[in-house]
Amino acid sequence: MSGEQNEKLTELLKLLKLNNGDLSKLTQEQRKEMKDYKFWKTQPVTRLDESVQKEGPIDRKKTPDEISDQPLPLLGDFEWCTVDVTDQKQLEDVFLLLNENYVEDRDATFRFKYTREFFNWSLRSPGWKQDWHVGVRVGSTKKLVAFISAIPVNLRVRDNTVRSVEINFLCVHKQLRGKRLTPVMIKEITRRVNRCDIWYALYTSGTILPSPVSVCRYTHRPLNWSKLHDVGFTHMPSHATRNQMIAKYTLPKATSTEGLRPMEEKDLDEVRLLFEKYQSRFDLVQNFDEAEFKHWFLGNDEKTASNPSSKVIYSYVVENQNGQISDFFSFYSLPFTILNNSVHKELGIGYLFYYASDADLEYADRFSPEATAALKERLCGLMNDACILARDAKMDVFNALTSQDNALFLEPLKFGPGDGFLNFYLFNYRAFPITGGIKDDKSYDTVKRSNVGVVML
Ligand SMILES: CCCCCCCCCCCCCC(=O)SCCNC(=O)CCNC(=O)[C@H](O)C(C)(C)COP(=O)(O)OP(=O)(O)OC[C@H]1O[C@@H](n2cnc3c(N)ncnc32)[C@H](O)[C@@H]1OP(=O)(O)O
Repeated sequence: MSGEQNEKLTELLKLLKLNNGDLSKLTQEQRKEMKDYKFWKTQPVTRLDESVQKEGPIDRKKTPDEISDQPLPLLGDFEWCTVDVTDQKQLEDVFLLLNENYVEDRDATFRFKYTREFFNWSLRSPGWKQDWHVGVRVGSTKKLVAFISAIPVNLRVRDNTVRSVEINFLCVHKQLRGKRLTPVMIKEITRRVNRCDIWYALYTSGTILPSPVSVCRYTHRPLNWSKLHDVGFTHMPSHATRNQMIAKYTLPKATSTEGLRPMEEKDLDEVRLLFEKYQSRFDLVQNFDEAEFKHWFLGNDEKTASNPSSKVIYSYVVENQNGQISDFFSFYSLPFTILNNSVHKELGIGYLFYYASDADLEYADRFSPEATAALKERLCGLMNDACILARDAKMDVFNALTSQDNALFLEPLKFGPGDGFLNFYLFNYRAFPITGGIKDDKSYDTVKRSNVGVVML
């Protein structure tokens, strides 16, 4: 072993020891140490070197009147703005910023293509507050150069329900990166949320920060292999031909689950009941009330009906012969813009959202061989149909995480492991690690599966 390799091994062993052997924390090759997180080391989050002894809040209990009613100072020619996403012009500013500066793959070939319909759905869930759509503009030109958002959620972390927010769509314009604007934005949104007497948050990121409560892996199921290959999203294995690959991923013409149909308003109560039963198995869950359930699974954009191509959320139920709903699944659409390709401009992407099934509910132990086999069989049928429906909705790839019970169907349904990992974080709340559906070697964990029951956009 070379000196360099030896050094790497020592470093790795050190990290493993720090994390009590928890390899899931090693998703980023070069990890910073806690002391190097100049901002995060000042925040109420679990430290990287901390072994959690007891779950619960980190900071002492506070009241909103202890929190300043004044925004944080911004340097230079920058000013805060509250984005009114019901205003077309302001909404356009947000998606211009995100479409041009949000997450891109390493070679800058793909970029998320956010739309008005997507924001209406993701930023205006019940209880949403305009004050939590925080932007930064350049004073002189009024150009929007940074954004961060929060929506209110009721989280359950194991047995505790925690009134929280979900933070999403943090974005700083490429030309302003590395200038420490992010900490200011996080502090400002924390202030605005705290003023509403909410003290906890859930957020996800591909970046390693102190400290993930769970790590899931992205997986991809090609629906239109030849297009994915043409745009460089998938590569041809050396031993295969194009036709073999197309044949491998070709799905049946039609769905096969009897009683499968789109979810309707009349189904909401019954599906929510089934969903709650199913979700009770997981350790990190978002509880939905009636209005939230309707919003997240039927969408809130009436205009979508006249323009089906802008549809964001797709929900289906399985109604059995007795007229009861035995299963439900949903997926959402968030396409990519393809950069630098003369033929294809857009890549249709479906993301598995929530689902529920009564397949294993009768078993006392969901991990027993019988319960596992029953759920696996049902999920394989349902998710294969979900892929078919996504393909019919012009999606080219179907993405899923290793969260929930997904590990049961990923391999049989040809979901390949992706390069990306998603870290889940809790702000101001300590929690024991939650299984993310991957083993130490990052392969799918079909035995433990995942106890993450929340899906973040
Ligand atoms: C109670 C209510 C609480 C509410 C708040 C709860 C917390 C919410 C937390 C936010 C959840 C967001 C969830 C999502 O939306 S995750 C999606 C994040 N967005 C993107 O990836 C879009 C493309 N990238 C960018 O726009 C920029 O690169 C960003 C904005 C990510 C960083 O811009 P930049 O590169 O110019 O950095 P800086 O110089 O300003 O600042 C450097 C500091 O920022 C820390 N940093 C870097 N990336 C992230 C990140 N993704 N979460 C948290 N912190 C991050 C970094 O470690 C360093 O701190 P420290 O290492 O010195 O300590």
